[in-house]
Amino acid sequence: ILRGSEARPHLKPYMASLQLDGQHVCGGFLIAEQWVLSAAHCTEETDGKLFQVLLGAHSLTEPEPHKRLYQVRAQFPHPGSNIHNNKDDLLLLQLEEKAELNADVRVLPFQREDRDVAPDTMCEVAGWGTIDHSGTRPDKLQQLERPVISRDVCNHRTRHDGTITKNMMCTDSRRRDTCKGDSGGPLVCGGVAEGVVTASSRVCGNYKKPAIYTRIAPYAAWIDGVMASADG
Ligand SMILES: O=C(O)c1[nH]c2ccc(F)cc2c1NC(=O)[C@H]1C[C@@H]1c1ccccc1
Repeated sequence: ILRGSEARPHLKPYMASLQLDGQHVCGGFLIAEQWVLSAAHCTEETDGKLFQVLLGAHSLTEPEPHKRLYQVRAQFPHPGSNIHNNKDDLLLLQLEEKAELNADVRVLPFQREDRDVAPDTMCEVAGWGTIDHSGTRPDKLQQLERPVISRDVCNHRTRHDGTITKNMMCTDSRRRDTCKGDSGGPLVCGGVAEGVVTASSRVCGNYKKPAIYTRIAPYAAWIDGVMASADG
């Protein structure tokens, strides 16, 4: 998160850190007791290794009462996701066991009605992604409020030039923005997850390249289907 602020500890109890060998790679969030939603691109350089999921954390390194690292039983990238574009950039992770829910670990509901969030709506995003242009990584969760911009503006020739589909949405990226390592985290508008930060190697903090999110509502049936099939 570029030019955000430290989140109030544990006030975003749905936030997850997807880790490999103890290192934060991407964000994610708890959508059910045994399920975390993130971005498919985050698995690109993991050569098949499964993530571990840190829940209940504010600091990535300090001991905290409800902080716990969960093993992942299975990972389900959306079948339409690929390395060449941002399409269907979603990843479902089934935890090895149900997360223990408490004040610091909570499920975040996601939007099921497939209707665009109105432009200028203020939404919030959080993550342990880079906080400056030299790639400094924060220890504590950062947060930021950003306004939604219309798909037409986001698709302008000088912005993302027609690549933003009806399954994506954008927020203003002037100075304050999501950045590397924030991918997979939720865009929360009115207490509901409307989008997932796409894991593209987009430049951060440049108003000409707005932040891109995968809208969740169009994928509600896919999410329900995977959870139902894997839970048995
Ligand atoms: O965040 C992303 O957009 C993104 N997209 C990816 C694709 C492949 C992939 F193997 C990783 C990523 C990845 N994350 C990162 O590179 C994470 C490692 C970097 C990071 C930044 C700040 C704080 C901690 C760690």
